[in-house]
Amino acid sequence: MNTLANVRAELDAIDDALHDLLMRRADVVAGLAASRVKASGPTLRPGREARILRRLIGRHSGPLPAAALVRLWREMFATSIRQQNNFSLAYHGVGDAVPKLVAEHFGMGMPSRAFTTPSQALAAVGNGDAAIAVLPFPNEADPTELEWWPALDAPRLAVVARLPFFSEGNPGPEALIVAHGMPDASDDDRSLLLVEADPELSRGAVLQGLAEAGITARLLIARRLPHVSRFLFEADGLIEPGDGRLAALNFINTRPLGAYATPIRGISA
Ligand SMILES: O=C(O)C(=O)C[C@]1(C(=O)O)C=C[C@@H](O)C=C1
Repeated sequence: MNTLANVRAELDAIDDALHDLLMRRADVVAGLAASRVKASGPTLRPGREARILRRLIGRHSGPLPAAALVRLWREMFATSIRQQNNFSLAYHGVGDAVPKLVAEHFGMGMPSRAFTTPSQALAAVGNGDAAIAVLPFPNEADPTELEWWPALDAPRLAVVARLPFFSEGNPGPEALIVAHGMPDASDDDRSLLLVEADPELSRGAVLQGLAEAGITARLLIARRLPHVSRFLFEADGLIEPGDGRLAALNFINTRPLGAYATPIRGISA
């Protein structure tokens, strides 16, 4: 009979099974940390996390909302990152959008420190005080002193992830994670490219130059500086520093700034 006691007994059995699996997962992560197989690379692997979440969302069904599935796995990723070393993050943001994204992405327990400027947060990563910096997604309306992306020198400091990775509707304010080294490919990635070009060159001509080199890109920001036009593009695919396609370009300066797994948007499950 389907009494409350029976249903609760079934839930208890499921909780025990889930708990066993969570403990087993943590054991595997502990083995990963101890075996030093990741000794040479960063702890945070957003490309791997994206592959896991895309795979799980692809097989998902039933009444559990996809957003809840992602939240549960986010908590597990954050926990296994903290299991592997003394991970901490620096962030900058005006208002509460960035701290909210940090809490959603890394859970409540991640050591994090707020900085009043993006360059201070980047300096914390540069000098090893923090593993990553979380900074607002570049916006055309940003004042020059808060424009942080031209200072990136990938792969030393590179964009590695875009937050939120998953959103059902309009994601609202977004953020980028900056870390040491380019991210792992996730099979569906986008890159950020900084282009400085002769101010005589139109945006269309710059886009055409990129297209002729085999780079499909969308313009995010255009800035007119005294002697150059500076553009920020989002390009399809993973473009690393040294990518052969960049050699074909003859702008004043073209620099990949990092990449991120293409976020999941507008799913309803
Ligand atoms: O695969 C790894 O490199 C891990 O550290 C494991 C793991 C996970 O818990 O699945 C944790 C953190 C990384 O960002 C990606 C994945």
